[in-house]
Amino acid sequence: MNYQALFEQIKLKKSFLCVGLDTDEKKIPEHLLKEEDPIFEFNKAIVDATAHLVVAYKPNIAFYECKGAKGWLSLEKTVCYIKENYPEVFLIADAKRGDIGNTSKMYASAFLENMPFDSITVAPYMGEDSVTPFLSYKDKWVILLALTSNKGAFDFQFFQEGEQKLFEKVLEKSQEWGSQDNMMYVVGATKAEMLSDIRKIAPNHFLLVPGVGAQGGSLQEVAKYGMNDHCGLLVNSSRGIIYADSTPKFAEVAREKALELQEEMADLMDAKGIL
Ligand SMILES: O=C(O)c1cc(=O)[nH]c(=O)n1[C@@H]1O[C@H](COP(=O)(O)O)[C@@H](O)[C@H]1O
Repeated sequence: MNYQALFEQIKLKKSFLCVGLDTDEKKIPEHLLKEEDPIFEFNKAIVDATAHLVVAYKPNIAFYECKGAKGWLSLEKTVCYIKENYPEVFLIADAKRGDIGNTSKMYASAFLENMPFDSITVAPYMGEDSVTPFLSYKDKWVILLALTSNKGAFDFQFFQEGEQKLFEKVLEKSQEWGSQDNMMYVVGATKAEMLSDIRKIAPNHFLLVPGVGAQGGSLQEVAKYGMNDHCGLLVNSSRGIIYADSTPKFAEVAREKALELQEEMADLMDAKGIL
Protein backbone atom coordinates (compact mmCIF):
# COMPACT_ATOMS: atom_id res chain seq x y z
CA MET A 1 0.00 0.00 0.00
CA ASN A 2 1.41 3.43 -0.87
CA TYR A 3 1.24 6.75 1.00
CA GLN A 4 -1.74 8.11 -0.94
CA ALA A 5 -3.75 4.88 -0.63
CA LEU A 6 -3.20 4.88 3.13
CA PHE A 7 -4.31 8.51 3.37
CA GLU A 8 -7.42 7.73 1.29
CA GLN A 9 -8.32 4.90 3.70
CA ILE A 10 -7.88 7.24 6.65
CA LYS A 11 -10.28 9.76 5.07
CA LEU A 12 -12.75 7.09 3.99
CA LYS A 13 -12.95 5.46 7.42
CA LYS A 14 -12.47 8.75 9.29
CA SER A 15 -10.01 6.82 11.38
CA PHE A 16 -6.30 6.48 12.00
CA LEU A 17 -6.76 3.63 14.43
CA CYS A 18 -4.49 0.60 14.51
CA VAL A 19 -5.64 -2.30 16.65
CA GLY A 20 -2.83 -4.34 18.16
CA LEU A 21 -3.39 -8.08 18.02
CA ASP A 22 -1.28 -8.92 21.07
CA THR A 23 -3.17 -12.12 21.60
CA ASP A 24 -2.37 -14.07 24.73
CA GLU A 25 -4.08 -17.41 25.34
CA LYS A 26 -4.13 -16.66 29.08
CA LYS A 27 -6.24 -13.54 28.50
CA ILE A 28 -8.77 -14.63 25.93
CA PRO A 29 -12.32 -15.64 26.91
CA GLU A 30 -12.50 -19.14 28.30
CA HIS A 31 -15.17 -20.39 25.91
CA LEU A 32 -12.69 -20.05 23.01
CA LEU A 33 -10.21 -22.47 24.54
CA LYS A 34 -12.18 -25.46 23.27
CA GLU A 35 -11.55 -24.35 19.66
CA GLU A 36 -8.77 -25.98 17.66
CA ASP A 37 -6.99 -22.64 17.23
CA PRO A 38 -8.25 -20.31 19.99
CA ILE A 39 -5.84 -17.50 19.07
CA PHE A 40 -7.02 -17.40 15.46
CA GLU A 41 -10.70 -17.58 16.49
CA PHE A 42 -10.16 -14.70 18.92
CA ASN A 43 -8.39 -12.59 16.27
CA LYS A 44 -11.02 -13.37 13.64
CA ALA A 45 -13.81 -12.23 15.96
CA ILE A 46 -11.94 -9.02 16.88
CA VAL A 47 -11.18 -8.29 13.22
CA ASP A 48 -14.75 -8.93 12.03
CA ALA A 49 -16.06 -6.64 14.76
CA THR A 50 -13.62 -3.77 14.18
CA ALA A 51 -12.42 -3.80 10.53
CA HIS A 52 -14.79 -1.02 9.47
CA LEU A 53 -13.33 1.24 12.18
CA VAL A 54 -9.60 0.69 11.69
CA VAL A 55 -6.98 1.38 9.05
CA ALA A 56 -4.38 -1.02 10.42
CA TYR A 57 -3.84 -4.16 12.48
CA LYS A 58 -0.58 -4.83 14.27
CA PRO A 59 0.01 -8.38 15.44
CA ASN A 60 2.92 -8.32 17.86
CA ILE A 61 5.02 -11.28 16.74
CA ALA A 62 6.21 -12.15 20.27
CA PHE A 63 2.71 -13.30 21.20
CA TYR A 64 2.80 -15.88 18.38
CA GLU A 65 6.50 -16.80 18.39
CA CYS A 66 6.25 -17.87 22.02
CA LYS A 67 3.89 -20.70 21.00
CA GLY A 68 6.33 -22.23 18.50
CA ALA A 69 5.07 -23.71 15.22
CA LYS A 70 1.45 -23.51 16.41
CA GLY A 71 1.82 -19.80 17.08
CA TRP A 72 3.28 -19.11 13.65
CA LEU A 73 0.32 -20.94 12.13
CA SER A 74 -2.14 -18.79 14.10
CA LEU A 75 -0.28 -15.69 12.91
CA GLU A 76 -0.29 -16.76 9.27
CA LYS A 77 -3.97 -17.68 9.39
CA THR A 78 -4.76 -14.31 10.97
CA VAL A 79 -2.92 -12.16 8.44
CA CYS A 80 -4.17 -14.21 5.47
CA TYR A 81 -7.73 -13.89 6.81
CA ILE A 82 -7.37 -10.12 7.06
CA LYS A 83 -5.79 -9.75 3.59
CA GLU A 84 -8.48 -11.91 2.02
CA ASN A 85 -11.49 -10.32 3.70
CA TYR A 86 -10.32 -6.76 4.37
CA PRO A 87 -7.62 -6.11 1.72
CA GLU A 88 -7.81 -2.35 2.34
CA VAL A 89 -6.40 -2.69 5.86
CA PHE A 90 -2.70 -1.96 6.43
CA LEU A 91 -0.86 -4.83 8.12
CA ILE A 92 2.04 -4.24 10.49
CA ALA A 93 4.36 -7.02 11.63
CA ASP A 94 5.51 -5.76 15.00
CA ALA A 95 8.70 -7.81 15.00
CA LYS A 96 11.34 -5.17 15.87
CA ARG A 97 13.98 -6.88 13.71
CA GLY A 98 17.32 -5.67 12.31
CA ASP A 99 20.67 -7.49 11.90
CA ILE A 100 23.61 -7.57 9.50
CA GLY A 101 22.39 -7.08 5.94
CA ASN A 102 22.55 -10.74 4.99
CA THR A 103 20.31 -11.66 7.93
CA SER A 104 17.94 -8.70 7.63
CA LYS A 105 17.26 -9.86 4.07
CA MET A 106 15.91 -13.12 5.51
CA TYR A 107 13.73 -11.32 8.07
CA ALA A 108 12.38 -9.11 5.28
CA SER A 109 11.59 -12.13 3.16
CA ALA A 110 9.78 -13.84 6.06
CA PHE A 111 7.40 -10.97 6.75
CA LEU A 112 7.14 -8.96 3.53
CA GLU A 113 7.32 -11.79 0.98
CA ASN A 114 6.17 -15.03 2.60
CA MET A 115 3.51 -13.37 4.70
CA PRO A 116 1.27 -10.60 3.38
CA PHE A 117 2.41 -7.85 5.74
CA ASP A 118 2.60 -4.28 4.41
CA SER A 119 5.22 -3.25 6.92
CA ILE A 120 7.53 -4.31 9.71
CA THR A 121 8.89 -2.56 12.79
CA VAL A 122 12.70 -2.39 12.72
CA ALA A 123 15.26 -1.38 15.35
CA PRO A 124 17.77 1.20 14.04
CA TYR A 125 20.69 0.33 16.33
CA MET A 126 22.72 -1.63 13.74
CA GLY A 127 22.48 1.14 11.15
CA GLU A 128 21.99 1.46 7.42
CA ASP A 129 22.82 -2.04 6.14
CA SER A 130 20.53 -3.58 8.78
CA VAL A 131 17.57 -1.47 7.62
CA THR A 132 17.87 -1.17 3.83
CA PRO A 133 17.07 -4.85 3.03
CA PHE A 134 13.55 -4.18 4.34
CA LEU A 135 13.21 -1.24 1.94
CA SER A 136 13.59 -3.18 -1.30
CA TYR A 137 9.91 -4.21 -1.62
CA LYS A 138 7.56 -1.99 -3.61
CA ASP A 139 4.76 -0.42 -1.53
CA LYS A 140 6.06 -2.04 1.67
CA TRP A 141 7.23 -0.07 4.66
CA VAL A 142 9.83 -0.01 7.39
CA ILE A 143 8.57 1.38 10.68
CA LEU A 144 11.72 2.44 12.47
CA LEU A 145 11.85 2.75 16.26
CA ALA A 146 12.60 6.40 17.05
CA LEU A 147 11.24 7.39 20.47
CA THR A 148 9.61 4.48 22.25
CA SER A 149 6.83 4.56 24.83
CA ASN A 150 8.59 2.67 27.62
CA LYS A 151 10.63 3.86 30.61
CA GLY A 152 13.82 2.40 29.13
CA ALA A 153 13.55 4.93 26.30
CA PHE A 154 15.48 7.28 28.62
CA ASP A 155 18.46 4.88 28.82
CA PHE A 156 19.74 5.57 25.29
CA GLN A 157 17.28 7.48 23.14
CA PHE A 158 17.82 10.83 24.90
CA PHE A 159 21.62 10.54 24.79
CA GLN A 160 22.77 13.91 23.52
CA GLU A 161 25.77 15.00 21.47
CA GLY A 162 25.84 18.74 20.88
CA GLU A 163 22.29 19.88 20.20
CA GLN A 164 21.06 16.53 18.93
CA LYS A 165 19.50 13.68 20.87
CA LEU A 166 20.02 10.09 19.69
CA PHE A 167 16.40 9.63 18.57
CA GLU A 168 16.69 12.86 16.57
CA LYS A 169 19.81 11.49 14.90
CA VAL A 170 17.85 8.32 14.01
CA LEU A 171 15.11 10.44 12.42
CA GLU A 172 17.56 12.57 10.47
CA LYS A 173 20.06 9.91 9.33
CA SER A 174 17.46 7.34 8.28
CA GLN A 175 15.97 9.82 5.80
CA GLU A 176 19.06 9.10 3.69
CA TRP A 177 17.92 5.45 3.43
CA GLY A 178 14.21 5.72 2.82
CA SER A 179 11.55 8.35 2.21
CA GLN A 180 8.10 9.26 3.46
CA ASP A 181 6.83 6.73 0.90
CA ASN A 182 8.44 3.69 2.50
CA MET A 183 9.44 4.66 6.01
CA MET A 184 7.47 5.51 9.13
CA TYR A 185 8.67 6.08 12.69
CA VAL A 186 7.53 4.73 16.03
CA VAL A 187 6.88 7.44 18.59
CA GLY A 188 5.25 6.50 21.89
CA ALA A 189 2.01 8.25 22.87
CA THR A 190 3.42 8.52 26.40
CA LYS A 191 5.83 11.17 25.08
CA ALA A 192 3.30 13.10 23.00
CA GLU A 193 4.73 16.55 23.71
CA MET A 194 7.95 15.43 21.96
CA LEU A 195 5.98 15.07 18.75
CA SER A 196 6.31 18.75 17.88
CA ASP A 197 10.13 18.42 17.90
CA ILE A 198 9.84 15.23 15.86
CA ARG A 199 7.66 17.00 13.31
CA LYS A 200 10.45 19.55 12.79
CA ILE A 201 12.70 16.72 11.52
CA ALA A 202 10.06 14.51 9.88
CA PRO A 203 7.14 16.78 8.94
CA ASN A 204 5.52 14.49 6.38
CA HIS A 205 6.29 10.95 7.50
CA PHE A 206 3.64 8.71 8.98
CA LEU A 207 4.21 7.99 12.65
CA LEU A 208 3.08 4.80 14.37
CA VAL A 209 2.06 5.87 17.85
CA PRO A 210 1.51 3.09 20.41
CA GLY A 211 0.74 3.75 24.05
CA VAL A 212 -2.85 4.99 23.98
CA GLY A 213 -5.11 2.95 26.29
CA ALA A 214 -3.30 0.58 28.68
CA GLN A 215 -0.11 2.73 28.81
CA GLY A 216 -2.08 5.92 29.47
CA GLY A 217 -1.13 8.06 26.43
CA SER A 218 -3.59 10.75 25.32
CA LEU A 219 -5.05 10.71 21.81
CA GLN A 220 -5.84 14.43 22.07
CA GLU A 221 -2.21 15.26 22.86
CA VAL A 222 -0.89 12.98 20.13
CA ALA A 223 -3.10 14.71 17.56
CA LYS A 224 -2.29 18.18 18.90
CA TYR A 225 1.46 17.77 18.51
CA GLY A 226 1.75 15.11 15.80
CA MET A 227 -1.02 15.42 13.23
CA ASN A 228 -0.07 16.88 9.83
CA ASP A 229 -2.12 17.76 6.73
CA HIS A 230 -2.21 14.11 5.67
CA CYS A 231 -3.04 13.04 9.22
CA GLY A 232 0.40 11.39 9.38
CA LEU A 233 -0.56 9.19 12.33
CA LEU A 234 -1.45 5.58 12.99
CA VAL A 235 -2.40 5.34 16.64
CA ASN A 236 -2.28 1.87 18.15
CA SER A 237 -4.20 0.43 21.06
CA SER A 238 -3.89 -3.26 21.90
CA ARG A 239 -5.00 -4.33 25.40
CA GLY A 240 -7.39 -1.38 25.78
CA ILE A 241 -9.47 -2.78 22.93
CA ILE A 242 -8.96 -6.52 22.63
CA TYR A 243 -9.19 -7.31 26.37
CA ALA A 244 -11.87 -4.77 27.28
CA ASP A 245 -14.19 -7.70 28.07
CA SER A 246 -13.58 -11.37 28.78
CA THR A 247 -17.09 -12.74 28.33
CA PRO A 248 -18.57 -14.17 25.11
CA LYS A 249 -19.43 -10.51 24.29
CA PHE A 250 -15.74 -9.59 23.99
CA ALA A 251 -15.86 -8.71 20.28
CA GLU A 252 -18.87 -6.46 20.71
CA VAL A 253 -17.16 -4.60 23.55
CA ALA A 254 -13.96 -4.35 21.48
CA ARG A 255 -16.06 -2.75 18.72
CA GLU A 256 -17.47 -0.23 21.22
CA LYS A 257 -13.97 0.66 22.44
CA ALA A 258 -12.70 1.00 18.85
CA LEU A 259 -15.73 3.12 17.96
CA GLU A 260 -15.02 5.51 20.85
CA LEU A 261 -11.50 6.08 19.53
CA GLN A 262 -12.64 6.29 15.90
CA GLU A 263 -15.23 8.96 16.75
CA GLU A 264 -12.62 10.97 18.63
CA MET A 265 -10.27 10.61 15.65
CA ALA A 266 -12.95 11.80 13.21
CA ASP A 267 -13.48 14.93 15.33
CA LEU A 268 -9.74 15.60 15.51
CA MET A 269 -9.33 15.27 11.74
CA ASP A 270 -12.39 17.39 11.14
CA ALA A 271 -10.98 20.13 13.36
CA LYS A 272 -7.72 20.00 11.39
CA GLY A 273 -9.62 20.32 8.09
CA ILE A 274 -8.54 16.92 6.79
CA LEU A 275 -12.00 15.43 6.19
O1 LIG B 1 6.61 -0.86 18.11
C1 LIG B 1 5.60 -0.86 18.83
O2 LIG B 1 4.50 -1.10 18.37
C2 LIG B 1 5.75 -0.39 20.21
C3 LIG B 1 6.71 0.58 20.43
C4 LIG B 1 6.70 1.29 21.64
O3 LIG B 1 7.46 2.22 21.84
N1 LIG B 1 5.80 0.93 22.59
C5 LIG B 1 4.89 -0.07 22.41
O4 LIG B 1 4.07 -0.29 23.32
N2 LIG B 1 4.91 -0.78 21.25
C6 LIG B 1 3.99 -1.94 21.06
O5 LIG B 1 2.64 -1.46 21.00
C7 LIG B 1 1.76 -2.33 21.69
C8 LIG B 1 1.12 -1.57 22.83
O6 LIG B 1 0.16 -2.35 23.46
P1 LIG B 1 -0.89 -1.78 24.53
O7 LIG B 1 -0.07 -1.07 25.56
O8 LIG B 1 -1.55 -3.00 25.05
O9 LIG B 1 -1.82 -0.86 23.81
C9 LIG B 1 2.59 -3.53 22.09
O10 LIG B 1 2.53 -4.50 21.07
C10 LIG B 1 4.00 -2.98 22.18
O11 LIG B 1 4.97 -3.97 21.93
